[in-house]
Amino acid sequence: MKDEAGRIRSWTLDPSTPHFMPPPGAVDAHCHVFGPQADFPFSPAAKYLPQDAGPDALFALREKLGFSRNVIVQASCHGTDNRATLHAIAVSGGTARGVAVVDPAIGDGELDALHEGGIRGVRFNFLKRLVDNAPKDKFLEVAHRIGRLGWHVVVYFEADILEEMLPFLAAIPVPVVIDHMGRPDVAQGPDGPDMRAFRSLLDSRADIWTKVTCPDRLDPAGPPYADFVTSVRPLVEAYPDRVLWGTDWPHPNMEKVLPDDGALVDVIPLIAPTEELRRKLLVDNPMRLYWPDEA
Ligand SMILES: O=C(O)c1cc(C(=O)O)oc(=O)c1
Repeated sequence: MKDEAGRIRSWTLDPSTPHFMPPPGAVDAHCHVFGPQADFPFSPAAKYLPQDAGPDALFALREKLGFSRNVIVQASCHGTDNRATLHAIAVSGGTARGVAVVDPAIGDGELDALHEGGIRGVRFNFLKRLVDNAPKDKFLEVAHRIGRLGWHVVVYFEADILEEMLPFLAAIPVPVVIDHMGRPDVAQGPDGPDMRAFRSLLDSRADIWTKVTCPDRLDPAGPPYADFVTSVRPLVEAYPDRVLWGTDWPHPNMEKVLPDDGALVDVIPLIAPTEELRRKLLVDNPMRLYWPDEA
């Protein structure tokens, strides 16, 4: 949906109330903010120009969905200017933390300031439709410099480059979180080539985590996202201590079929069928990674 200024809205203004109620203290561990543009302009290199989706709307949605905390991941439209993300964290009253995107030339003092502002990781984005370049050597230098802060790395790539990503991922000296499971083709099922390759990545070291997110991106059939559920539930059951869940609100680039956040929350009990799995997915795991001081 585009307004007169050509700015896209990729989220619904009227999500349903989910049937599933998250456990107390649940964390939406993958979401973003856009702007507001008047205060935090988008990057000149942004590949999409969204309408404002600031912290007020994010925290109102969180309330409606029954979550307690957010992990705000710097969206590509803001480039390496993390001010919108930091602002949202600052006004959250301690209920949000974040993942930044940084210029590899960033100084140690600036990294310290990001930590002070609630950042706990950096994101490396390899999607050509989102970023112009992804310099692995520079990213590795950054990865080596964030260990002292106790941070991790979040990596976003698609299944077709998983193989070529392996040496890079193996060389990262801090924990690694893979966004949206590296976007497998969920129509292949849990034993298809994409999921098998992804599992062997998870098996390659004990500190690779993943976000079991984005049925809306990965399963075009829509709710109740049967292929997504069939493929992802065995992953949650096999790696219960290394999975995270998030809405992905405001769903960058999903303007054609606006995802219903309530329907996304209702996928949770289908991929995490026991109370224990849900507590790990929604509370224990994200707390360990983002609020280790409280976990
Ligand atoms: O697939 C996407 O379009 C997308 C984009 C962004 C971003 O622009 O940062 O983040 C995501 O998690 C997913």
